[in-house]
Amino acid sequence: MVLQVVEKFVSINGEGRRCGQLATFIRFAGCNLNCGYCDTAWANDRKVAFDPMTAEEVYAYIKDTQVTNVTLTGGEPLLQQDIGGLLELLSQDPELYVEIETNGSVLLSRFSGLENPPSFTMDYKLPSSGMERMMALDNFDQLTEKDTVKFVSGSLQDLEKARELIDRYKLTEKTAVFISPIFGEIELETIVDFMKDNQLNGVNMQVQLHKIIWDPNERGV
Ligand SMILES: C[S@@+](CC[C@H](N)C(=O)[O-])C[C@H]1O[C@@H](n2cnc3c(N)ncnc32)[C@H](O)[C@@H]1O
Ligand SMILES: Nc1nc2[nH]cc(C(=O)O)c2c(=O)[nH]1
Ligand code: SF4
Ligand SMILES: [Mg+2]
Repeated sequence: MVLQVVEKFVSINGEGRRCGQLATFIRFAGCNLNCGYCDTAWANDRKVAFDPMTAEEVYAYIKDTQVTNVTLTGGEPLLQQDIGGLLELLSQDPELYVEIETNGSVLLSRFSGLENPPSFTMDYKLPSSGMERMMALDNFDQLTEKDTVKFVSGSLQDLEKARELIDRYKLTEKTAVFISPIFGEIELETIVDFMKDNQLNGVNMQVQLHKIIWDPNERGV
């Protein structure tokens, strides 16, 4: 079984729990959603060129970088046929810290059998994405303190929905919670003001660091 890899590189992680730390990125082809703001829509093109790699080859590349944080992303990584095999292999290496970015539509319970699961970053797609109807709400019950839920927001309506879900599912009590702007779409101050007005304790606001360091459209960074 192969994995469809569209790019692989080392950079600093620009998002999430290990923001600012070196990480090896593996980006996979294809996605089942079509978010209006997607910054990697090119990876979802049916005709995108990819490297067919086995789980063993991906693991060998990761070890070769000598970087211990790993971020699996895409596209939607959990739709790759052999993603289970890759997660299994990576989980056997105690030196690695593995994060996987997922779009909220794939049932995380499928991966609950893993002995040493990765850290899941589940992105809940808010109204601005146009994809909210695809969200699997059961996923909120699967998240643990190792994981993250992320709300990428572009409007007050998005922020209001994020707040409602944080409250209803008591998200800050079970997992890390991040709110990030759709890049360039919303005043950063608006997010902070919203957090203050709604006493969003325990929530992290985060701006994609790599889009500040490099051109926001640059690939491989
Ligand atoms: C490209 S997605 C790939 C992983 C998975 N498909 C997902 O949506 O989580 C990686 C992350 O980038 C975020 N993202 C995509 N476009 C963005 C944009 N224009 N501004 C801010 N974040 C964005 C997504 O919301 C997601 O959290
Ligand atoms: N530097 C950098 N950090 C990232 N963190 C998550 C990314 C992603 O595209 O999922 C990403 C990315 O594309 N680049
Ligand atoms: S789910 Fe992720 S990769 Fe797919 S369209 Fe949305 S942001 Fe892009
Ligand atoms: Mg990205």
